[in-house]
Amino acid sequence: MQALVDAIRQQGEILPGGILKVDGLVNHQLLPHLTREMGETFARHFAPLNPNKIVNIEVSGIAPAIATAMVLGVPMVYARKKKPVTMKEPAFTAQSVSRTKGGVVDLYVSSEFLGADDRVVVIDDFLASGGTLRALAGMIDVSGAQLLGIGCVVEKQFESGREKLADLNVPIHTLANIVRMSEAAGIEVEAGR
Ligand SMILES: O=P(O)(O)OC[C@H]1O[C@H](OP(=O)(O)OP(=O)(O)O)[C@H](O)[C@@H]1O
Ligand SMILES: O=c1[nH]c(=O)c2nc[nH]c2[nH]1
Repeated sequence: MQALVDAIRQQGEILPGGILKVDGLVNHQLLPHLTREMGETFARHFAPLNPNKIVNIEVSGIAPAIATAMVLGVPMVYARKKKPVTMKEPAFTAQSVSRTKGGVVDLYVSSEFLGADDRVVVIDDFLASGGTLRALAGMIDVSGAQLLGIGCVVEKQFESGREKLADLNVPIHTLANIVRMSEAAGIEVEAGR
């Protein structure tokens, strides 16, 4: 997605620990025209798989996921990181590590909104080590739903998440790919894959 690649070139910043800051377009401020194009692009890519649900993880994955769900006309369910009293049991749960806040995070999805009838596409903001998506894929598996594909806005190729998730045997589609980044060489970003 060329507009996203251009925006990352303009706004992306390298932070310690191999973190790419794109708060101006993905993780804090959202730009409607970019978010809409993300949803349209994911929807075009995954529509042939005929999903009936989009699943993601709060918080930064919600915007591209709802943009995709709106184009496809299907519900979007997001894994919550703190279990509210409203959540009906049983809930599927897993743990992941937050890359931007540190520490282990619990993920919860109620069986009220995910189950054996569901054909799921997961949409998230970042594919880095793949740990978070691995945790979510495990919950989807336990629920009996079928995982059809994964879409992520930004892939950090140098963290090899795509290779680590290969055993899931589902297509992974990303919109921008960070090939490498360093203080010396800057951010090398290309179209997603
Ligand atoms: O592939 P991984 O190494 O697991 O990294 C990707 C995950 O890291 C971020 O979550 P984080 O909790 O940092 O942020 P968020 O609250 O902004 O979604 C991002 O939203 C992905 O879910
Ligand atoms: O804002 C972010 N920048 C990153 O580099 C990253 N990696 C995983 N999750 C991330 N979130």
